Amino acid sequence: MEEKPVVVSMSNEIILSIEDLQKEGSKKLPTFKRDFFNSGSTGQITVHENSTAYSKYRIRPRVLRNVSKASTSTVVLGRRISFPLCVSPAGLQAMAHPDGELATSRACAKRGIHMGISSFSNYTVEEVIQAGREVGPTGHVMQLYTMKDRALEERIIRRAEAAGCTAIFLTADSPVLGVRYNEWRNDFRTPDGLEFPMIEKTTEMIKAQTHDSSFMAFNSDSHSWADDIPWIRSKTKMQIWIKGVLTAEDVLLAREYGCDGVIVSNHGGRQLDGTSATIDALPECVEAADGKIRVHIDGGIRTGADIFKAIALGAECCWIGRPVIWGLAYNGQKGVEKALDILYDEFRRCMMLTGCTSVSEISKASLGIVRADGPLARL
Ligand SMILES: Cc1cc2nc3c(=O)[nH]c(=O)nc-3n(C[C@H](O)[C@H](O)[C@H](O)COP(=O)(O)O)c2cc1C
Ligand SMILES: O=C(O)C(=O)c1ccccc1
Repeated sequence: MEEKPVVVSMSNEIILSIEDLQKEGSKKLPTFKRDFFNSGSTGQITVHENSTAYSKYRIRPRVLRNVSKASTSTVVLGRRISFPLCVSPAGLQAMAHPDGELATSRACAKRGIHMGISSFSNYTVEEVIQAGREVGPTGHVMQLYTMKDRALEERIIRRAEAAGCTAIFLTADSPVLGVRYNEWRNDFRTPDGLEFPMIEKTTEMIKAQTHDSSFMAFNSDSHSWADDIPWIRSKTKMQIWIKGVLTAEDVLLAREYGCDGVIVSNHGGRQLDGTSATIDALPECVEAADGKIRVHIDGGIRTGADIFKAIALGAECCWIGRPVIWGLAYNGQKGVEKALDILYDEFRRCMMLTGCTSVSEISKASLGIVRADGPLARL
């Protein structure tokens, strides 16, 4: 991506923010789809707090600095990307737009960032990567659940590696699905015609089950660090990242088991409601990582300033889930590009307005926190 602001503020443009995209994208979906994509679990506390928790931080800008050559680019998973944002693995993208993960892959390649491919992708890892490569250089990671059928899990790992993925993101927060009243109320089922080719499920097989029962049948809840990490390590040379970590204790285990990184994540508030916002869990995870393994974050990131704050608190990179879904629903590949352009432009302006000329200059000193009745406190 070129290092100049993308013009998003045209007067006839109705989508200026991720909030606009959420509104317009959601409008295009029937209730059962919109509820599936947008909801969190149980009381919707964590899904809400993931975004709102960012607002307690205030930015401490430095002024009168030469920011004419400010660069947003950074190296993540061994490749230089245009800014510290990538796309989280989210299943069932063809339910938002027929092109699904293919459109997302093309948009990511066009905008120079990495994409996570869900095990519940509606297209194969080979198809998704190929679609991106037709547009430009790509970086993909394969999301994995611990599976009852280890032979299937191994086939996915091997296909991902052969297709060119650089890492496995092992989702560790889902021994069972969260409590999702909306899915149950709507008797949510995967729409006819959609397949999950990576887990080798045809539309006929999927039709017979609810989302919940098919997940339970396939996913292993007897997983453990000792049983799963060395086993994955023995099957692949790809990096191994643990997605869904929220505590210092688990970061220490990830280090002990030789993982390459963790994604501080609560699954977008869809699994255990009542967990803390990821931005609030980030500091203890960064401290426990102690620079020995990498720490990324997802959940609730909706503005360029949110990205800036997460980087200031020690994340190497941020990932987004729903903004991509809203982009797909709004206008396929172009809608995803729109989501990425909004966040890129906001992040770049935020860097320039805080006097940062490179991502590595963003630090704790860039943030403060407002405590009751007090002046801005430094972190
Ligand atoms: C519709 C949807 C499907 C998802 N599917 C998966 C998945 O298959 N595997 C996974 O590890 N996480 C999945 N996630 C979680 C995302 O990877 C990510 O953690 C979350 O969406 C980030 O929060 P955000 O949506 O607020 O940006 C899904 C999230 C959504 C909203
Ligand atoms: O719903 C989810 O959060 C999720 O992880 C998922 C799992 C399988 C298919 C689609 C989404």
